[in-house]
Amino acid sequence: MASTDGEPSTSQTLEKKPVAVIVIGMAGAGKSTFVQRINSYLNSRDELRPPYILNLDPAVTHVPYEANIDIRDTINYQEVMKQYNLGPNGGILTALNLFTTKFDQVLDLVEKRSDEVDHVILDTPGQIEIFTWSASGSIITDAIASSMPAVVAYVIDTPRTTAPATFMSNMLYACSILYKTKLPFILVFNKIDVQPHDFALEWMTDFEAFQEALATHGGTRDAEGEPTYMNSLMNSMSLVLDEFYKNLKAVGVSSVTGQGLKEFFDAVEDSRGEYEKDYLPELEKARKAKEASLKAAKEDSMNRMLKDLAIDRQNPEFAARDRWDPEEENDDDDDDTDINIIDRSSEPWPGQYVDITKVKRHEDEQMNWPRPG
Ligand SMILES: Nc1nc2c(ncn2[C@@H]2O[C@H](COP(=O)(O)OP(=O)(O)OP(=O)(O)O)[C@@H](O)[C@H]2O)c(=O)[nH]1
Repeated sequence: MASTDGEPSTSQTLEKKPVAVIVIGMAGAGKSTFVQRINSYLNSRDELRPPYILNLDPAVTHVPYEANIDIRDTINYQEVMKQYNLGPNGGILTALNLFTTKFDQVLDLVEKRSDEVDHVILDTPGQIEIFTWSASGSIITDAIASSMPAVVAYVIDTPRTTAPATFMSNMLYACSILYKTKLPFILVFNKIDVQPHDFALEWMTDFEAFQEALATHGGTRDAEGEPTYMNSLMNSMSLVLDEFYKNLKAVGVSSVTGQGLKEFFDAVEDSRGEYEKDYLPELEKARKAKEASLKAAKEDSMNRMLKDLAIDRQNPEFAARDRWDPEEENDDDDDDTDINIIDRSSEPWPGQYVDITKVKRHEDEQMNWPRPG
């Protein structure tokens, strides 16, 4: 909820849980600069409280803010690359995986500070897909979102999104993240000091304006003057995305000048309501369904055990014969011809589980390590 001037008031927020803002965006979109700007904005106002910041990018050499928890304090990304013989992307992914195994401790630390902060900010790795399409990214997102209200801030490099095709690709990516996380979503058009984001807002609300931009952009017609395949595709996609835009909030910011930060925090507060109205009931439903299926499985095995006991009681002679005889066991070693037990340790891949947290460098030269996606 926001006060009359649009900023979250302390009295209203004190009894509330903090909101987690998961900052996602393409490399160079300005995520770290944006987090730094959020930090200085929240620190510079008396009525607001400083955020709690998590840096999840193990490969970043310098972050322009003081993170409360920094993945680099736990995992040495260069060392991970060497130990597992990985390239940069594999190294980042493996470092994130290793960090995720400790994420319960991170959550404990965040929860301990939940009375003192109103915002928990997560800065994610530069290579967007490492966070959005990895198991650890999903685990971290789900863990955060099930312990406090959460919102995704998708940072867009506005000056690089002025071409209709680039804009559409960016929106499709945002769409895929929205449908994957199902969390409230804010499109943050960054760098508006260089390029205002009015064109984007217009394209999002006026389908015809986007079509027009497509038509005037070069390469949209073939030699016979017919619309190219890409042009037709983008036309159809923009119709589909119309529905998607309705579920989004869009704000323009400049992480350099601080412009638009108030609007961003208004959108964050709106998202808290959205989280409570839409996401939380779904989470509860999923939790209840899981509990119900566990309970059903337990009841089923209990019923089967009781049934077996009842049969034994009806026929004590059979029950006595049915007892396990260790000597008999030894004799029958070669008789189980009907059952094919698969020894997975003899098939190296796929399906073999390797606990990468326990394996040291070059301990087993024969080992053919799985390369992350
Ligand atoms: N003019 C302008 N430049 C910006 C703004 N935000 C970020 N930048 C610049 O954009 C570049 C990339 O910013 P970063 O914050 O490093 O971007 P990032 O998304 O964290 O980059 P990765 O670490 O590769 O993911 C830097 O040179 C920033 O100074 C902005 O609002 N306006």
